[in-house]
Amino acid sequence: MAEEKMTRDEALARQGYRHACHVMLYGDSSAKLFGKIPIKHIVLMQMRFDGLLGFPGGLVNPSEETLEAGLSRELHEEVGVAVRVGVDDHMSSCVSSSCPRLITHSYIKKMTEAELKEIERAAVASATDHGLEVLGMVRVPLYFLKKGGGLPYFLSHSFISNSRAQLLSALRHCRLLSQGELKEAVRQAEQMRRTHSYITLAQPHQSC
Ligand SMILES: O=c1[nH]cnc2c1ncn2[C@H]1C[C@H](O)[C@@H](COP(=O)(O)OP(=O)(O)O)O1
Repeated sequence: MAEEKMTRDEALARQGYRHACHVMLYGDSSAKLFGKIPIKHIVLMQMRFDGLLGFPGGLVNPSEETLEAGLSRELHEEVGVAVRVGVDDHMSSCVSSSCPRLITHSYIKKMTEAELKEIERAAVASATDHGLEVLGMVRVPLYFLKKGGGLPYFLSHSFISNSRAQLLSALRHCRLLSQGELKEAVRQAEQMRRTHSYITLAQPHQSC
């Protein structure tokens, strides 16, 4: 189902909607998998308490705080260090097609490899949500291995709300992969999902 996109201001003017803000933290990497396959970029997502993949962030009440202040607060609880997200980091807002009366706001923030590694350490060592609402940070494999390994396998997992679409559009927006690579990864992932009869993204999730 197509999602209804809008600007940040249009989203804030909507009455009767909840607002969820999530951020893709990412950066360049010089590491090589098995010493030969370039990782190129680190992109962080997380395994949530419900077993679904999603981005760090959460619900924000705009009558109490700005979207970005709320997102920064949620981030601190989930990754254990202060990461300031601003209006300039906003990428898109849309009505979620899988969670009723929810507007999801997507942010992207580029960081250094050292900062991202520190976040991964702090998420385990000092984040209050670790082992509770968040089971762990995960890196998105952006490469392709034989028989669907890498990004296609990753995309065939189950994602909360529209986080899979947010991931794909952020990867496109930041030019971390080409349009052709993204199309091919999605094609292979859909083939795997059909084969394994995974749950469909169109079904509302209980956690909405
Ligand atoms: O990564 C995400 N992208 C888009 N929507 C998301 C994402 N993660 C969750 N959601 C939706 C579905 C959830 O019910 C709401 C609230 O998110 P959550 O992170 O669970 O927020 P709280 O910790 O409950 O504040 O947003």
